Amino acid sequence: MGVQCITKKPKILLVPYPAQGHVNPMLKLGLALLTHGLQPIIVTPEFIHRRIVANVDLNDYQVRFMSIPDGFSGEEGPYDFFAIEKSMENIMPNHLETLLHELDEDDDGTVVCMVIDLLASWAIQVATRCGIPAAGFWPAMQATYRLITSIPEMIQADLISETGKFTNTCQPLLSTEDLPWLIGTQASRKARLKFWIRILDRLTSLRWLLLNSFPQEFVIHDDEYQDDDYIAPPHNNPIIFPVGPLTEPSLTTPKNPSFWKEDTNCLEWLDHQKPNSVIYISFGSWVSPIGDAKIKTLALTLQSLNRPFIWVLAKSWRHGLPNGYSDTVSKQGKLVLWAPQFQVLQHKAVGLYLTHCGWNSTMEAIQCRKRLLCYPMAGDQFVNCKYIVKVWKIGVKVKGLGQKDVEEAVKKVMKDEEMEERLRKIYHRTMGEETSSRVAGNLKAFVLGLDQLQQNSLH
Ligand SMILES: O=c1ccn([C@@H]2O[C@H](COP(=O)(O)OP(=O)(O)O[C@H]3O[C@H](CO)[C@@H](O)[C@H](O)[C@H]3O)[C@@H](O)[C@H]2O)c(=O)[nH]1
Repeated sequence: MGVQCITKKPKILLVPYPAQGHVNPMLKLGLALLTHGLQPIIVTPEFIHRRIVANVDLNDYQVRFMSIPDGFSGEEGPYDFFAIEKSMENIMPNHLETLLHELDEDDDGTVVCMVIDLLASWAIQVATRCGIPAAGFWPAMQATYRLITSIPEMIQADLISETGKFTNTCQPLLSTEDLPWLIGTQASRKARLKFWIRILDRLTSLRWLLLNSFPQEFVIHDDEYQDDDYIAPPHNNPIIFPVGPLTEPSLTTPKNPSFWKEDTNCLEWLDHQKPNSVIYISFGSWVSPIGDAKIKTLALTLQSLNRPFIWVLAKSWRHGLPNGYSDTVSKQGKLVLWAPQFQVLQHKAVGLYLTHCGWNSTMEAIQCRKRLLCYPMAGDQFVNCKYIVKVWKIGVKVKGLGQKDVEEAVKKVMKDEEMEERLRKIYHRTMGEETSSRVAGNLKAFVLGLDQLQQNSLH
């Protein structure tokens, strides 16, 4: 019995926020933790679990996926931000606690830690109640993390109002429109600010924070990099470990656990296109439809550009399309409901990516060395866009979706002969060997810390 206990791997529960851009990096984190002798288990609400199971074979993953009830009916959704928040705060905690007890007592290794997406901060309280050490997970840029963690000071210093707008300009790089919490109506902005402040309160009880980014995001040239100018956490807790970007090459993941069925036909179609000719358009998984008028404008713009394109457009986004659009453009472009994005970006026919600047998409574009046309819409996307355009200079922001604006941006981005080299540099900085070994070292330090904590609690 004793020997059996020793061979059982300690369990580590990973709790992502229920969105594609959060589950994907959490899986990669889980796979990385596997190699450190842990047994990672990803816990999602049932509505997400159902989508994953419908689209991928869970046996392909060495990481376990488990679900907890979310209080939603069995239908597909859509569930908006506040409906999900309500479920996270009121329904999921008790179910997670029950699951934790079951997992702890099932004779297959105890739960030694929880890694909790900061946007799912409800689970921090569950960890505290159950006496399980918790690490936070920040799925995006450190710059956005810093911005969010400075909300209380900004409020205190009267730099932002109660709806989260700048009272005067205090960040040289950002304007009010770029602030990640300014989404929707006045009431929803206030509610989102409250959501973030609650996260900050809970954050203080975390021991560690795993950051899906890299140190010194503002540096592009290697010679400007200073190793000692590392992240200085504002408080002692949590200790920050940059473990990102959690992307494809360093880890052999089968594929992302897609919530929707990937249309792989577009890969064959790409094989018939000229190198660097195709524009790939995708606005990620999380932003709400941008309205019929904008969709119609973009549809006509794409047609007028006379370039081949692949456009990821969910059903709920398609109402504004001109009648018969898909057939009209069939020789020029492909509309897909969901793409195998990483494979599309890897393809040599793809030359440009019109993106919403989600963090995962941004990193995937860098990994595949693709130039970016940026159209940020919500949350951290404005900050990411600033870095893409102003700091790393690997893309251009499109002012609007009309023909003139997009044409201008395409010209600018294609004309920039140094962009290729800058893409190479930022790729090297974020995903090169040195970064990979730093990430491995940081993960090791985190696991060692965890181990030490275990040892101390046994004595
Ligand atoms: O057709 C598609 C479109 C997307 N993806 C994948 O879906 C993920 C999308 O992630 P991301 O680019 O981060 O966008 P969102 O899903 O919209 O992510 C949310 O979460 C991110 C991490 O916090 C934030 O940076 C974004 O702003 C926020 O919208 C990526 O891995 C893509 O490869 C596909 O596989 N197929």
